[in-house]
Amino acid sequence: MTPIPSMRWPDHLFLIGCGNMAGQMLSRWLDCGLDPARVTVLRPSGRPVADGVTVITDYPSALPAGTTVLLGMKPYQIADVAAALAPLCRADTPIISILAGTTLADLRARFPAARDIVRAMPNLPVGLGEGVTALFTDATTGQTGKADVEALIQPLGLAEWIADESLFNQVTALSGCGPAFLFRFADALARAGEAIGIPADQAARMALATVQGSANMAARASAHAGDSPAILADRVASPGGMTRQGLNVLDADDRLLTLLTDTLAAARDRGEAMARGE
Ligand SMILES: NC(=O)c1ccc[n+]([C@@H]2O[C@H](COP(=O)([O-])OP(=O)(O)OC[C@H]3O[C@@H](n4cnc5c(N)ncnc54)[C@H](OP(=O)(O)O)[C@@H]3O)[C@@H](O)[C@H]2O)c1
Ligand code: PRO
Repeated sequence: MTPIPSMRWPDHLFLIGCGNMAGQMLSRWLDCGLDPARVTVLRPSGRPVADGVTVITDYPSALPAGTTVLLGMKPYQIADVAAALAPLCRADTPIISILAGTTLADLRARFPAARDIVRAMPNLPVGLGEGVTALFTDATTGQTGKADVEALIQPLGLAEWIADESLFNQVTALSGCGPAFLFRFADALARAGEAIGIPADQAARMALATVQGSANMAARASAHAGDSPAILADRVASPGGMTRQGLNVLDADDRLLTLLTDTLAAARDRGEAMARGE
């Protein structure tokens, strides 16, 4: 991977937790040229992360100057983490939280000294630089703080600032959880192929390649010609042909739309419950 020369990295990055999600973010940053010597990861297991990255299992007595903190552990661990971490944070310690269902007000209450606090909701393809990250902050965070976080998020893929935090659980449902819904769709497409007689391994290969090619095509069509996925679906469907018959099943009574709306609503509701501490 060629480093992106214009990248602006924090002087130091301190990750609290480095599992599935924060691990993908860090992997992409390292691929894009972040010096591993500038990174410290705190994880209870002490498992190595990447060559040159310092891994610790307990909090240091102080943070190096210019440290940006990324909260990447599970949301329910915030009380314990904040009790140990907040005394180390100063006004000029930016904090980025990827914790689902943890509000900015909650973060501000737990890290009262920090000025720049940003909620970020990435998704797993950030590891490829093809992710989506929703961002939210408030007026207390300075413009420079916002710009620094945006610069850090930029190599991960699409970054979208959300104006209204009350929509954060909705965007988390769409793009944060979205890869799981797409993976489920790809799996169901393969199993449906098997159900109508295609050998299982062949159906799995063909379903995955169909999802991959179609997603790439949809992205290009949108960027180059402004053609939406809905238009592309109609382009596959010859009048009176096979695809139309299949689409009629998905479209009947808005079946697929209703299913996905219910899916996103359930994920959103869980985020709201988590914010209430449930
Ligand atoms: N997974 C996703 O797609 C996704 C997407 C967006 C946001 N998120 C958010 O990302 C966060 C992490 O999710 P995940 O899926 O990456 O979970 P995960 O794979 O289980 O990773 C959790 C990490 O937290 C560490 N950890 C455990 N206890 C800790 C403690 N007491 N103090 C500090 N670190 C601790 C773990 O350490 P060890 O490595 O040593 O076990 C691990 O590195 C969650 O807040 C979630 O809401 C996840
Ligand atoms: N994974 C996290 C969860 O399931 C948040 C978005 C994706 O809670």
